[in-house]
Amino acid sequence: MILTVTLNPAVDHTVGVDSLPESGRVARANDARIDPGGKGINVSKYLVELGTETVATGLVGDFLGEFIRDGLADGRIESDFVEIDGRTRLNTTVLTEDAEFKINHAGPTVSERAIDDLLRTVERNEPDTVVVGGSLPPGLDSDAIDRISRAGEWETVVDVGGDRLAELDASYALCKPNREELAAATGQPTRTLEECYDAVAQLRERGYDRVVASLGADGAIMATPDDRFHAAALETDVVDTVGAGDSLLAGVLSALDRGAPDREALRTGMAVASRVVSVPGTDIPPLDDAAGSIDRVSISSPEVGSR
Ligand SMILES: O=P(O)(O)OC[C@@]1(O)O[C@H](CO)[C@@H](O)[C@@H]1O
Repeated sequence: MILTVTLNPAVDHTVGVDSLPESGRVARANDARIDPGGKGINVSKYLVELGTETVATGLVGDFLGEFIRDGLADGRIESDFVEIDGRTRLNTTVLTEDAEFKINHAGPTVSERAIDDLLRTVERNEPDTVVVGGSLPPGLDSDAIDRISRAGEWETVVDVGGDRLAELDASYALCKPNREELAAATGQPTRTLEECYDAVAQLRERGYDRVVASLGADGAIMATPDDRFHAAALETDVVDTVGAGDSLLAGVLSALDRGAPDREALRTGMAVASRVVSVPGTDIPPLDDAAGSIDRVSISSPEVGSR
């Protein structure tokens, strides 16, 4: 079973406006939705849709935390959260005709004691894999993630900021940076595919067994102990990119969980992510049609010369 841990969940508010208002003017939203969110929670949402067993845990508080619990229950997504004193945050995405703006709150202040409660929750669920996703709320540092990795026999996967990737020192089965996080984690440029391969190789040398880097319209690359390859993005009408990285990760993990080879896992992730960017916010589209597009994802290996 894959247990996802979201230490700083969010209610995602997505609004559509024709254009951003000038100062002092009111923009009338033409579309709005609220979804339970946060990176680990999103991974669980997509895993359920992909038919992979998962439980979502993390730290939630107050009425927005309640909204997340209820929203997941309504979507038949199993959860086992730790209640905290603070209030879960509200993050906002504003979509205009041709642009996407995202505003994320820092989140409530959390004490290190919440991690003790969380570790008991993780152990009780007996996961094979633990996915820690998203930012840390004020009061916690990278040590909280290392503690989760070291607390049991499970494999730990991280989808966290580049600065965190640079700090973590427990053992990790996989990490999933985006291009900016890859650059921040390694201090390397990541403009070209070749530079991205070099940065990914550095992360592997630092102890991340597999690295999956999401590169937006440039697709994604994966490096494993035996291989490296690139998956091209599918042509899609993009509504917004919120949840793209989470769905890529869910697709990869779902395929690995059923024993698929790494190449197939990256293809699956890319097909799922291409489907998810075609719907607003972190809405969960039916993903059975993503399975049909896996064969359309082309995979290639890097030129000899890059590490
Ligand atoms: O502030 P963080 O934790 O880095 O990211 C949180 C977040 O932007 O990530 C998800 C999309 O990946 C959203 O559901 C959520 O609002």
